[in-house]
Amino acid sequence: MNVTISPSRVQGRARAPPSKSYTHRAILAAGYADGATVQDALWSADTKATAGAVDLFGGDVDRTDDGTLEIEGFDGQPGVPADVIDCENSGTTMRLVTATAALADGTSVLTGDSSLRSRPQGPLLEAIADLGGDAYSTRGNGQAPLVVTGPITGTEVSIPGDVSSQYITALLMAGAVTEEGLEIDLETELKSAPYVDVTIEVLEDFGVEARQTDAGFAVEGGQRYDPAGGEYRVPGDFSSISYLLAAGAIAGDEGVRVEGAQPSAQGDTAIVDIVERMGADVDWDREDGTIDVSTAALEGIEVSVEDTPDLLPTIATLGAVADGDTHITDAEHVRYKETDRVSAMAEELGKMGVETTEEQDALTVHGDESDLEGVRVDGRGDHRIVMALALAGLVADGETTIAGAEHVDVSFPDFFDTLEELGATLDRSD
Ligand SMILES: O=C(O)C1=C[C@@H](OP(=O)(O)O)[C@@H](O)[C@H](O)C1
Ligand SMILES: C=C(OP(=O)(O)O)C(=O)O
Repeated sequence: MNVTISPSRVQGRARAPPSKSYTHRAILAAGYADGATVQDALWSADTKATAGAVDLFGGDVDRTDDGTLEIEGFDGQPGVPADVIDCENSGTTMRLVTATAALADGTSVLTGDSSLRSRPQGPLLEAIADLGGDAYSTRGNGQAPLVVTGPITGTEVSIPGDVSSQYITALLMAGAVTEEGLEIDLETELKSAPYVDVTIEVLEDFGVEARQTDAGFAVEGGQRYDPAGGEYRVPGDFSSISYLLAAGAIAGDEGVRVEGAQPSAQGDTAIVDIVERMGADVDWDREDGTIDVSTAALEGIEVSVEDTPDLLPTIATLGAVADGDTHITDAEHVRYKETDRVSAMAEELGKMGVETTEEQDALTVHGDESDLEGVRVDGRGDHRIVMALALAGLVADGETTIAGAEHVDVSFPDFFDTLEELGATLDRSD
């Protein structure tokens, strides 16, 4: 699908979709449990892939008419899947499920789409091998397809922290149901660290304790996943909220109110501070979970995405509209996502007339709203690139057409409906 956006102003209320990160963890945690009910789950391409994996390990994920997930778990002992696990476009699914597969008494095969089959899995495969499992990439290049044979028996492992925090999440979630637990030492500094905080928060809500140590993280074995009252509720997604706040900051003269924005462990809540630092008017009522934002003259800032890689596309678009340089630093790990998002944003914004300077771990956007021209851009098969370019289209001169716009189904399936409800003029075509 192509979406063509005409220059538009936005105003009104929009509800944040539920968090993708919390939903993945809740579905898998319910799988590790005897079962659980998950309320307000995000039902998107990525979270469906995790639900499919839980089914293949012997659980059952059933979605009721009101969107609640009724999940039967495999009670700490995943079965050997009867089919290949297709993780589609979802890095979170592949990492978390690789560690689940390492608990099964037999062999699992994992694959995904061409984007996922180009992302790094090597450090997690080595960790599983060090723990006594057998785990390899069929092409011997650390990328999927993956073949994983369990069960793991070891209790201590070391792993780099600067490729993906999802390896740590995966090992903590699986380690809780091993006999003796796991101690995970970090070989390098942890990037995307708040995502491990999200994991520890979800585990706690499922009655499982995991903790940070001097060397990394640790989890006791023999624990049972069991949420209070058998239920878990997913909070709103601050990565998705970033697009709504950015829309309000660049084109919301009368103001945009985002609902469903209660505080949680998500690092991407940093977007509230970022749009404020750039000059937008922002007011976050944490108790009500509402954020009001309206536009003002924006100015470039310096911002590190060490903890918040998924914000880079949003910040790059904000930087294109802001006056002066926006310097996005600590961004090397943002190159290992659905696309190399540092290059993708530099190149696609470049097509719209924006000047950028790319370094291995940084992106500087030389902002000036009057540079932005509506042209045809490529969403690169990456939901966050699509959404960030759509925002640029709101204030570009002329129409902006985004190819591959259907990929928003990965994390924010209603993104374009929401933008239209806020007043954006857009047209969908094949
Ligand atoms: O654990 C998670 O839910 C995620 C962790 C982050 O990945 P990395 O840890 O690989 O940076 C983030 O980019 C991804 O969208 C979701
Ligand atoms: C990188 C992302 O997700 P994943 O790693 O699960 O593919 C994302 O949602 O931006």
